[in-house]
Amino acid sequence: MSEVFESEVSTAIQAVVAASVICRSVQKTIADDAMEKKDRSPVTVADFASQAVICRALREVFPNDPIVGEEDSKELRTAENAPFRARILKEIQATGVEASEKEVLSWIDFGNHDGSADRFWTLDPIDGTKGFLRKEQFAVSLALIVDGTIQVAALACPNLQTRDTWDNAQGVVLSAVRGQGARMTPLDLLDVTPHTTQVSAIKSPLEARLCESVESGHTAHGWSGNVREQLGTTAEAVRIDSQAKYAVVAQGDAEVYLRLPTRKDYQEKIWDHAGGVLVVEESGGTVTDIDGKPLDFSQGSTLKNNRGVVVTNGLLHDDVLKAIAAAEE
Ligand SMILES: Nc1ncnc2c1ncn2[C@@H]1O[C@H](COP(=O)(O)O)[C@@H](O)[C@H]1OP(=O)(O)O
Ligand SMILES: [Mg+2]
Ligand SMILES: [Mg+2]
Ligand SMILES: [Mg+2]
Repeated sequence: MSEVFESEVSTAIQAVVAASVICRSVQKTIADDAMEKKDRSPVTVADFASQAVICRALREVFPNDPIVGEEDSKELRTAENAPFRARILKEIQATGVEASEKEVLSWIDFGNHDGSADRFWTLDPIDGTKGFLRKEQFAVSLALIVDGTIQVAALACPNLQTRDTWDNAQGVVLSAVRGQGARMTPLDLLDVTPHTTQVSAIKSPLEARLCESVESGHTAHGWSGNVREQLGTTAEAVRIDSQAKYAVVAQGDAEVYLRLPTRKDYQEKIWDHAGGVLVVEESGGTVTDIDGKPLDFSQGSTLKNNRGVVVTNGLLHDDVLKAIAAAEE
């Protein structure tokens, strides 16, 4: 019998939706306005605000659950970043949440756990920050991991318009509990009856539709081109930022999402995958690394036992793994 996790999934959905409202409002007004992190990747006012409100919401309901979040407040606390801090506070207050700057910084740092606990949440407050800055796709991804297994996921894709989207509403939230299937609702109409998501039934490699990262630093585009050649599919891979790619596979608009390593030393972060992985698995799909091994979420904040990520509708998984091996550059 799978556990129910009713309160976990409803709290997670509400939290990612509340964060998405902030992210959307910032995305509309933001110029090319990001802080640079130590690894030179960008982080915006919205990444921090999103992490703050989600960690606060989780803490309220599950005070003992650690959170492994992408961001922390260290650089934010410097004198030169005072204007940035003030803007984060303003965005949070604009949604009706009463807060002080000190509280917001402490909420962000609820997300500082290293993932060594038996039960913890992992959070990417904005996945695909580069897409967010380009005013394209991004996601807010939250998952609960218990004894190394992802049990609950909530994945908001505020700019994703799916085949299935109600009245052309833009933005969806997908959620899943292990053993209970995956569901999708429009971000702005949470009261409607959710749709059950289901991966595509396509079996022929010739018909496979692929998606991959926009950024050539995040996935090997040349290698995936060779994979498509091996499979015999002529369609170009669709480039999408963030875990929105998992959402696209989960609801059957693509059969394959490839993340092929560009360098040997990069370890995938758990928050870049956990939410999306459960949503795809509960929609009937399969996720492994490029060697066909299951992703190992029991190793702290990274997937250090895995190389790359391969997401399919399940039916095409073996064909895709073979093509990746045959096409390795
Ligand atoms: N070399 C890399 N290989 C794979 N993923 C990467 C690499 N560098 C950064 N990332 C991560 O890819 C994610 C975005 O994925 P996508 O390109 O599919 O939108 C980001 O969370 C980013 O992490 P970070 O935010 O720490 O920079
Ligand atoms: Mg990310
Ligand atoms: Mg992020
Ligand atoms: Mg980032």
